[in-house]
Amino acid sequence: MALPKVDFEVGADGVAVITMCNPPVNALAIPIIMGLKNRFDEAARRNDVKAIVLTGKGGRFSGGFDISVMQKVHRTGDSSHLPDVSVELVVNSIEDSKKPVVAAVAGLALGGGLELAMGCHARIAAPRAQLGLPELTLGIIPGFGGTQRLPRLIGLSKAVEMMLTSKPITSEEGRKLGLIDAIVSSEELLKASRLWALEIGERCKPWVRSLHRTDKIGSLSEAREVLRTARQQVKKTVPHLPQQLACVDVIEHGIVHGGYSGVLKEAEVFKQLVVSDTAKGLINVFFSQRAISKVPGVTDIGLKPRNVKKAAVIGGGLMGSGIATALILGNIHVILKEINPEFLLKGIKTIEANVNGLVRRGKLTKQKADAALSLLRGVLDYSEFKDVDLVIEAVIENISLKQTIFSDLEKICPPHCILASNTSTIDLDVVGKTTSSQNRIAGAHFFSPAHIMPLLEIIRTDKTSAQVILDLITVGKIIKKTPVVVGNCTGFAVNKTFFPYSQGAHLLVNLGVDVFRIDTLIRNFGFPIGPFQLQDLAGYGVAVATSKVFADAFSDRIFKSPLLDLLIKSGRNGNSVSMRFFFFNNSYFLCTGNILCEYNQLFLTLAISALPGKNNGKGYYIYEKAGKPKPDPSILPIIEESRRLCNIMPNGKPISVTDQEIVEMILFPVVNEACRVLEDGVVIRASDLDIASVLGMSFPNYRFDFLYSLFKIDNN
Ligand SMILES: C[C@H](O)CC(=O)SCCNC(=O)CCNC(=O)[C@H](O)C(C)(C)COP(=O)(O)OP(=O)(O)OC[C@H]1O[C@@H](n2cnc3c(N)ncnc32)[C@H](O)[C@@H]1OP(=O)(O)O
Repeated sequence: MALPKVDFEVGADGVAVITMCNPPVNALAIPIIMGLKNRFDEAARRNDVKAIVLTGKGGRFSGGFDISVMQKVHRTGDSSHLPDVSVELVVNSIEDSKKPVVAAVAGLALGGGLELAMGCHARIAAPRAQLGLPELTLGIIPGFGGTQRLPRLIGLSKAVEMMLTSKPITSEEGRKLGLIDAIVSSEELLKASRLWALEIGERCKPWVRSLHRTDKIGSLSEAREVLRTARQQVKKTVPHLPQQLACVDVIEHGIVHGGYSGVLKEAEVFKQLVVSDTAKGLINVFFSQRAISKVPGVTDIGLKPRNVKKAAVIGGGLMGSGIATALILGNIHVILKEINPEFLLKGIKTIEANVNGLVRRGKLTKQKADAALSLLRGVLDYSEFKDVDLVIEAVIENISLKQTIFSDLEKICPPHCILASNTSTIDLDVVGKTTSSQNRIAGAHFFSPAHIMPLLEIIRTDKTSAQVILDLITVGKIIKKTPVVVGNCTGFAVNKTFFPYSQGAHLLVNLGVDVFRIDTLIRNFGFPIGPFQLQDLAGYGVAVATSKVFADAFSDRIFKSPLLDLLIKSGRNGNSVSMRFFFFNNSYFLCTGNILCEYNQLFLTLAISALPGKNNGKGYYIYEKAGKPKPDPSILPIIEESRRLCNIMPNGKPISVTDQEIVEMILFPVVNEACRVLEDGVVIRASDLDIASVLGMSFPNYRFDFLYSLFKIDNN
């Protein structure tokens, strides 16, 4: 691999083009930062240079500061690895340069990349480039002046929004907001940027030092109002994330004390946050997420993914219709098979509702929705299975039914076709037992709602071929999932790791700890809801069924609580049918960094649709149409009865435990089980389980500090 370098070329027009070369995203590694400093100094010195253009090689400006440098700081504990870019490079060499500097931006300018561009005197962009400051998703704040320059270029409200949500904008939006001075085609980008730089020098175009601007900030009282609202929003939605409030504080500092003072403050806070536990956790998640699709023996042996053009989904229930929705949204033709016209119609209607729901929420255009739906065909037999490349079976968890289906599929589908099951519990060797196609049988375990939840567990048996796994990983990425390859066992990676989660909670309750205290503490830890509210939303029938599966498989480590049976006997069975499928896969919504709010929204929508009704609406909580669920006091005698039957309270008295101990008693067994999952080789590496837990179980991605401090783990 080529070493990172910065190219320098002076044209006959007197423009020096400085090019960052560090594929694939021109990350600002230390040699790039040092190279930039040297090249800007050289351009300043040379008499034949009249103006400067800064650009990135390979059609991408820069993906920002090299995140692995921060990982090195975490590993070594030595913050001196962090270079002084903000003042030395961006202010002194770029913004205060005596020669005009123009950024020629193509592809993407993110984080430190955009911050370099904002230090330039103008920015010319190619169409559809991505511009953003996503640092908060890494537990840090922008550290090369972004908190100061972005508000000065595009106005405070929009800048605060872009930083707090970490969402990028396109160059077209950037042009409207004033971040980008002109958009030209990719082919014209360098030529137009050179000309622009020369024109600045000739005073035909404005020479703007963005840090000196104040015109877009508004008055101090207006600014304070914007920041007050932002703080309120942060406290409401992401109270656990220190970088959010720190970012608002640093912006305010610059507004009150001036941009340069803001830059200094920003650098100071940036360095503090880099070594925070939150940043350690989130930066680990960044690299883990990228490692996940590198599967030894699959992605490194020169295989090429085959094209999956047509897929079949068997079963049009909630899972099947969700999977079919995800496939058609990924532009894959789908035939949906059901056993009778009534079920088929219901499945198709669910898929239509899924797709139309995305349109309603502004996630999909009507045109794209129509195009996706045109790829769907409902069938009642196997006659159209002759040319399918992939089948995903999503029928009920019944072994003999699945065995019959796979035997039929083996006879009907072409020999290259992948035969996958969405089972969440049944051993795939058992599913494929009656076939001789075990090399093409795998698990494709989606998390409900399958068209929204990002995790896809791909289950590989001892016999599944590497090609089949590679193809499933590829399909997973096409349909915008994060595929994680796991081994074949009860519960696979996520459900196996988390089965002790609700058991710990039940043990505590039977030892005398209050149900609602437990839920609150787990929420405060960072999970979206506590274990008892989760059980309500799932419906107790599901909890009982899954407990039985795990009790059979792991009888040496099961706590049997009488509470659920008592609740059912007393006429309660949880709150919701509509939420039940959520729990069935142990997942309810994603709670990661910048997408937190979006998924909170999803959760609220589903929770509201889960009002008392079909499942009987009685649980630990009272659910009303509006507002938060309220603890139901009438549950207390049933809990007392459970404690009496269980009889594990020492001397018949409730135990006394601290908040910390409660959280630990629920999560430590999960960590133990995670160790077993690792030891048994169910996942290839620990970081795969981190990601699967975040995406599948909503483990708060910024709380891996909990695990690191627990085991004194080096997170690398
Ligand atoms: C001081 C400053 O304010 C602080 C900062 O700038 S912090 C950095 C801010 N920038 C970011 O957060 C952007 C992070 N990167 C991304 O979001 C995405 O990689 C991207 C949108 C740039 C490209 O996405 P995509 O094309 O799908 O490629 P993706 O697989 O993610 O990345 C390609 C490779 O580049 C690496 N990479 C991407 N951005 C990187 C970065 N900023 N630092 C180090 N490596 C980076 C990835 O780890 C991956 O490496 P691998 O091939 O060895 O696994």
